[in-house]
Amino acid sequence: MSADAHERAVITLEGVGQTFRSSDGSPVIALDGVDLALERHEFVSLIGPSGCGKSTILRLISGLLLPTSGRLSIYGKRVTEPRDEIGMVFQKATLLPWLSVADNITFPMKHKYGRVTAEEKRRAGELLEMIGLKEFGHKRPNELSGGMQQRVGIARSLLHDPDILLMDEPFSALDALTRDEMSFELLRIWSERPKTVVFVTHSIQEALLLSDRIVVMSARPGRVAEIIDVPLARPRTLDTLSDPLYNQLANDIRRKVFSRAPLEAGGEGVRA
Ligand SMILES: Nc1ncnc2c1ncn2[C@@H]1O[C@H](COP(=O)(O)OP(=O)(O)OP(=O)(O)O)[C@@H](O)[C@H]1O
Repeated sequence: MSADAHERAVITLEGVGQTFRSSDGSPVIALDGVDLALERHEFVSLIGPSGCGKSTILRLISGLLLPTSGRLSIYGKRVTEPRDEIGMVFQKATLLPWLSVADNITFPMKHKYGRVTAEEKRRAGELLEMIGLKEFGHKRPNELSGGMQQRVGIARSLLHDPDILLMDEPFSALDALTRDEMSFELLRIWSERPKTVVFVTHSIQEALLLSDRIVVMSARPGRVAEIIDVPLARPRTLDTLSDPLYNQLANDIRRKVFSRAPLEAGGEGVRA
């Protein structure tokens, strides 16, 4: 990234390292010297072998974890504590079964401030409509399919229209068809409400379909091995999936990932 682009960056990691202590007290170097700069409203995927520190990067950006070395800044300001204005979506929506779908969307506000404002309720209704679940606001989570629940999780993360959205394998628990559908849904939401998205996935295809850039990480200690620009035109549609360029890029990335992380060295966990 040029010096210019570095200045425009929303999220900047400079020489970021993260060392944990394992239960026997030995150090676990999860990340080592990670440099990364993400521009405003860019969609970036992190891909790499299991345990290379992808989730750790998300936790660092959210401020839930502070780096043991290096510097992480958002809008030029060093991150020193958890940030409210970041949306997070996980592999499982973890909805509260006793609350209605609408109340699940507003729950973080209820939990934090003890009340939900009329404006937040209105926003929740709007989000339900946006994710195609307008009629489901009064239902309980167990009345929804896995894909629908995951949509609710996304809506919950968008309640305060965060400028940054961190997504940790949000579709990995879904079947292949629902997964594709959710990817298109996410692209639609992202185009309607642009945000800087950092998306962790094990799927090269998913990363290609969604991203502007793909960050390929190396096996532990996690480092940025390569950053790949995705030259596929937007909007991305079903046609993108049959575009020869899409398949060629998938093959190129697969080769890169597996040449860096052959299976015996921890390359498991990255899927075509
Ligand atoms: N709290 C912790 N204490 C000790 N080690 C940890 C802790 N959190 C993460 N680690 C270790 O740091 C490394 C990176 O973990 P992380 O979850 O970020 O990897 P990942 O790339 O997201 O993995 P996966 O693709 O399997 O989800 C792993 O070796 C993990 O065991």
